[in-house]
Amino acid sequence: MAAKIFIDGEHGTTGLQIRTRLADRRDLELLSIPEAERRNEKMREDMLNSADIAILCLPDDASKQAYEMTAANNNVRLLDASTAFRVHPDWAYGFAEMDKAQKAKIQSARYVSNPGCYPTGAIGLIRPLRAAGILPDGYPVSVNAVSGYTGGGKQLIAQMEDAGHPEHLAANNFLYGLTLKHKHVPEMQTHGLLDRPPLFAPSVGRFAQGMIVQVPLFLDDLAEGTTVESIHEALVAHYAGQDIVSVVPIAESAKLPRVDAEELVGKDTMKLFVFGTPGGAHVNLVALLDNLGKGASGAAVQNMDLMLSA
Ligand SMILES: NC(=O)C1=CN([C@@H]2O[C@H](COP(=O)(O)OP(=O)(O)OC[C@H]3O[C@@H](n4cnc5c(N)ncnc54)[C@H](OP(=O)(O)O)[C@@H]3O)[C@@H](O)[C@H]2O)C=CC1
Ligand SMILES: CC(=O)N[C@@H](CCC(=O)OP(=O)(O)O)C(=O)O
Repeated sequence: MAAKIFIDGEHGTTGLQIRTRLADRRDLELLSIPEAERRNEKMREDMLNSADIAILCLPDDASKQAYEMTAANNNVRLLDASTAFRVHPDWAYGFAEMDKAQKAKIQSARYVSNPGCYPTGAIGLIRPLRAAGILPDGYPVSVNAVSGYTGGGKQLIAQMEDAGHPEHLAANNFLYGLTLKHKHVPEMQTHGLLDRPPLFAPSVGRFAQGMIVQVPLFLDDLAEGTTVESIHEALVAHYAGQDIVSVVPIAESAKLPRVDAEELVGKDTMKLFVFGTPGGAHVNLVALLDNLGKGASGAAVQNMDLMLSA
């Protein structure tokens, strides 16, 4: 029997991209409510409780409401794209490649939290180095990033694209999160296995989709003997045996004059780079992804498939 899937928030940015990815799936029955009724609580509650898996593509408060609406119904499993449950101990974190045990946790979980787009890049770079003992306790990690403007959902899309919007943004590239209290810092710390919160500096560019996340490190302050090459080897070993996260060969990245934030648009994969000069003092770790691919909707479909494969 086809699994019943309801996307709560299916008319938003993340929801629409999930729906597009599922449109041709004959193994699924997509439950839906008309766009005009998207905030009709009774209809949402009925649909949520009719689903085998409900994918929540909503603001945090509405996700928490959907959780309450389904709490008494053991037949429905939730996959939440919001920030609401990303460090909650009862929820599996939906980043299957982050360690060897994570895939099985997602497969068997009733509740799965889809990672944030920036944390997918940051954790993808940091966690393997913490696990390998390369990044020591107390290291002051910084994460710098640029995102396509769809990362801010319908509101930011309208502000960037509609010149008549009362809060139109004319800037082609801007920094934000200037108080350094971005909502993604807790999940970067928890799932990055960091003992200190990272300093996170995000920005947005005038392109719809795509993302670069950078973690620059001082080699002298890492575990003794760490080199650009040994960091690369640790990442290659960590990501062996799967095809979603790839580590660009060091000889290839050494020849690159630049990294294009839009290179992976439309793809659900992520590329990691290790930049630096052999014998130099620094290394710059870079993750490249589509904020709506591995950063949101692509990851959600991957997680849904894992949940269905249990
Ligand atoms: N965009 C991205 O790159 C990423 C987004 N996310 C997260 O995914 C979630 C969805 O984001 P995104 O798709 O970008 O946001 P959008 O604003 O584009 O879409 C959200 C959708 O949810 C609907 N909605 C809002 N409040 C309610 C409510 N109380 N009840 C029912 N429906 C409601 C909105 O309807 P209305 O039009 O009426 O407001 C809209 O259709 C958020 O938590 C976001 O932080 C996660 C990773 C990346
Ligand atoms: C460009 C932009 O505005 N990005 C969003 C994060 C996008 C995202 O990952 O949303 P979640 O936090 O729900 O995962 C922001 O910085 O708030």
